[in-house]
Amino acid sequence: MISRGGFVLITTQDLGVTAGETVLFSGLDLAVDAGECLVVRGANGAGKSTLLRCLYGNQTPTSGSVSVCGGPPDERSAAFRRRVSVLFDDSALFDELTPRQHLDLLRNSFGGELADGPVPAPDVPAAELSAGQRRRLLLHAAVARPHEVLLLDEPERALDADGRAWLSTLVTTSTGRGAAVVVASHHPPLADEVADYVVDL
Ligand SMILES: Nc1ncnc2c1ncn2[C@@H]1O[C@H](COP(=O)(O)OP(=O)(O)OP(=O)(O)O)[C@@H](O)[C@H]1O
Repeated sequence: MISRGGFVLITTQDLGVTAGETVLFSGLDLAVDAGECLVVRGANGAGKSTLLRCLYGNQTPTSGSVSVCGGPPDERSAAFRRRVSVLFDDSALFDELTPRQHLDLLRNSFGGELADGPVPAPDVPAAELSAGQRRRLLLHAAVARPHEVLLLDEPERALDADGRAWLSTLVTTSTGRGAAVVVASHHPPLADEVADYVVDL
C-alpha cells in the first residue's frame, strides 16, 4: 500500500509477526495518511489485534518497522499518547465513576467537545453498565481525546444496530478532522462505510 501523497501518519515496512510456529502476517507495507481509514479484517486469531498493538508500540514485531506520527510507536511515552487514541479489548473504565463523570474528566483534561450521540446511562457507575453501554462510553472517550491517529480494535463488539451506525459516524468524523484511523473489525458494513483501504490478514 502506497501513500496517496497526503500527510502520512502511519507506515509499516515489511512488517511481520510470528507467534510461536505461526506466521500471523509478514511483509506488510502499509501507509495511512491523515484523513484516511484503514480497516483490517480477518478470522479469529488472524492477527488483527496484534497488528494494532504493533502500531501502538505495545508489541514488538518479529520483523520490519513501524512509524506512527513520525517515529516508532511507544505507548509508554506521554507525548505519543497525546497524539494516538486507542480502544483495545482491555481498555478500562473507572468502575465507580459514571459516564457523565468520565466524560467531564476528559473535557476538563483536554477541553474540546464530545461526539454527537447519546451518552449511555449517564449517571450509572461504570461497574453497573451493560457491555454495549461500556463500549459506547469507551468509544466516546476514545474520540474525545485529542488524536492524530485513532486505533480501534473490534469497536462494533456488543453494539446494537444504532450503535454500529453511530460508530461509522464517529470514524468518518475523526477522519474528516484529519485523523488517520485503523479499525480491526468483523463487521463488513463498517468497512463498506468507512474504509479507504482494507487489509485482509
Ligand atoms: N506475543 C504472543 N505470543 C504468542 N502468541 C501470540 C502473541 N500475540 C498473539 N498471539 C497469538 O496470535 C494469534 C493472533 O491473535 P490476535 O489477538 O492478534 O488475533 P485477532 O485477529 O485479533 O483475533 P480475534 O478476531 O479473535 O480477536 C492468537 O492465536 C494469539 O494467541
